[in-house]
Amino acid sequence: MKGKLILEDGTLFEGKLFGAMKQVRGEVVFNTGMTGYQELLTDPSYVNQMVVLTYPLVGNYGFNWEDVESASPKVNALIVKELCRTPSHFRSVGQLEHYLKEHGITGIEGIDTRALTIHIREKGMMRGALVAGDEMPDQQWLTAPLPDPVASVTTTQVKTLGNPEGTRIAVLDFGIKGAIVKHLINRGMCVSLYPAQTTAKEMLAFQPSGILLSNGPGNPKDLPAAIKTVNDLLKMDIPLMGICLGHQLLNLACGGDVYKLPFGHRGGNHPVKHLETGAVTITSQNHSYAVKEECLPDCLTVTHRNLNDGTVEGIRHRQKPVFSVQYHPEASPGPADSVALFDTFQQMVEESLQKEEKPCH
Ligand SMILES: NC(=O)CC[C@H](N)C(=O)O
Repeated sequence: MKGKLILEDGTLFEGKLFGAMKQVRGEVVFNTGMTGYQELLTDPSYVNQMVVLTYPLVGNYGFNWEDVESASPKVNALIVKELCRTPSHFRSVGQLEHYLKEHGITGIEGIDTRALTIHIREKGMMRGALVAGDEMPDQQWLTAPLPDPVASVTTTQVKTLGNPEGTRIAVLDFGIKGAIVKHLINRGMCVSLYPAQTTAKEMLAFQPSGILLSNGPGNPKDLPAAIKTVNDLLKMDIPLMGICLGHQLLNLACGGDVYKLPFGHRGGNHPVKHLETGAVTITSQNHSYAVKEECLPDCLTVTHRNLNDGTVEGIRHRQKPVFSVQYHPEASPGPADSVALFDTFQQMVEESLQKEEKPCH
């Protein structure tokens, strides 16, 4: 069915709808990864967003049940140049189009994704809508506030996974990617996921040895309860790691500020420099917001920087075993150059446990 993408500024791209074929709206963002569409579609950080893939052929390796970051696609829509309907891969169980349709997700193909990406790069991220045939979206509907994104992806109840005898890690879950949980569990940890609204007191009842602040969708400033929880948790000197939204929340909880980037970072090839060692890693990224360096609180220091635009990619606390990164050490999709950050976290947790056991030294 003929359809079009209409941007908030009136720009129009014609194509063909696929999937659920319903009118949808969202923030239009682009991702430059060459593979990994399943991980992107199911990454809860994409709630409320319509994702443009700059790689021109999408769907060529079909769909499988292993490469997903959550149980269902979370994007509001998928925008591609060419959709492949003849997938070929030994793990494929079906077509991408059918998977999206089953889950009520609309897509559009035949879009000049290069022109669209250049437009977003020049004008900044903006709202868009997919409509069928000659329909036109209502401008008010297009720009009206989108639903609270974290509420739809945070766990609704406390969930404990992994080794029950393992080191206890309490995760403040804003829509955690499955790969992050896997990295913790593979290190023998006992992982408890807490709803985004949980207080520090409730989390501390679990007697965690470490805390992880997860990735998640939306603006971190819209989560005042979580900022308060992180602030309270920091008083306990428990080792803490933050990833993406978790990184932004750590910075806000310490009194810092964040701002919205013009078109965000989404892809699998963002070079990041570790300032303390000079090492450069190629990272997987997916974010709109970034830490405002000029407002960095005194208790924090910048550890990582993006070599494309100089933005802050990592921070650590000057006195406490607390650090966070803006990028995705779990990759999924993308290069695994930074997985060792999970080992750093594990080491911090173990060292702090040893200190507890020998209070006199
Ligand atoms: N992947 C994430 O955690 C994204 C964080 C936040 N929603 C942003 O867009 O910046």
